[in-house]
Amino acid sequence: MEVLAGESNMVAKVRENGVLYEFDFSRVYWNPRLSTEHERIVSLLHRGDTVVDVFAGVGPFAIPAARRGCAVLANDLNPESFRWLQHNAKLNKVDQKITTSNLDGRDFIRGPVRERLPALMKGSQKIHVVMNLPALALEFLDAFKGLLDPEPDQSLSNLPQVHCYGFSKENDPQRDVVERAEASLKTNLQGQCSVHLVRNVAPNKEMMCVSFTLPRGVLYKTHTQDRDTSEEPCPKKQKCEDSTN
Ligand SMILES: C[S@@+](CC[C@H](N)C(=O)[O-])C[C@H]1O[C@@H](n2cnc3c(N)ncnc32)[C@H](O)[C@@H]1O
Repeated sequence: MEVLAGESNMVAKVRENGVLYEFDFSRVYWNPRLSTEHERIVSLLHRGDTVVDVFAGVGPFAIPAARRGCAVLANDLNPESFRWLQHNAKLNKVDQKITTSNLDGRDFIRGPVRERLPALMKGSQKIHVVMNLPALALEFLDAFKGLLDPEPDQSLSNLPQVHCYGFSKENDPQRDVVERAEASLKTNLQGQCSVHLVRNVAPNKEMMCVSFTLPRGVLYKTHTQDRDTSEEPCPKKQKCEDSTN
């Protein structure tokens, strides 16, 4: 991005769905075409829920969620996004509701999220995990595999609801993103997830959101995961191999 004339200042003030954000346009991600999607996810939240935003940017899910009375864990790897996320939390007077991290998404899930999840899952308020990095987020789902040690009372657990974004250029984008989520999680999601078309990004390229409850068998370590499972084929591979037989 280049300033053609005038002062070389890319700091913008933007209002989306009634919330004010400030950020340096040249250093962070911002897409006004996502306002409806931000609103859709925020409309699913209730006071007291927890939101885990793995790729938070400058806060368009995290800040409205906190304003709605949710506790938020928000992360972004880009130090500039992280700085503006913290700035926007203060600007909107919700910094007490948001805990920020500046980590790679996988480290965030395996660090701060893993630490907080067992206590949150003992409660009854919903836990929503938002993963908006559509080029890669489906691949990050593997970070949830065997994240927690099994607990004796795990049947009572309140399992997190994941909203994971992906681009697709396939003829059946819905099926494509579900299969890619299944391949990362090494589990079957058929009949256990919903898929939302977010927007058409380019001719033959869709942005999709797959939502599902994180399966218990994915989240908890099993005896087989303690052994070497590197030879196990993923469900997608298995399907491909089956179809060639
Ligand atoms: C598509 S933007 C989404 C930002 C915001 N959630 C939104 O909806 O507008 C993806 C964000 O992920 C961040 N990011 C990219 N790679 C990452 C990684 N490996 N770990 C954590 N954050 C990452 C980028 O800095 C960017 O802010």
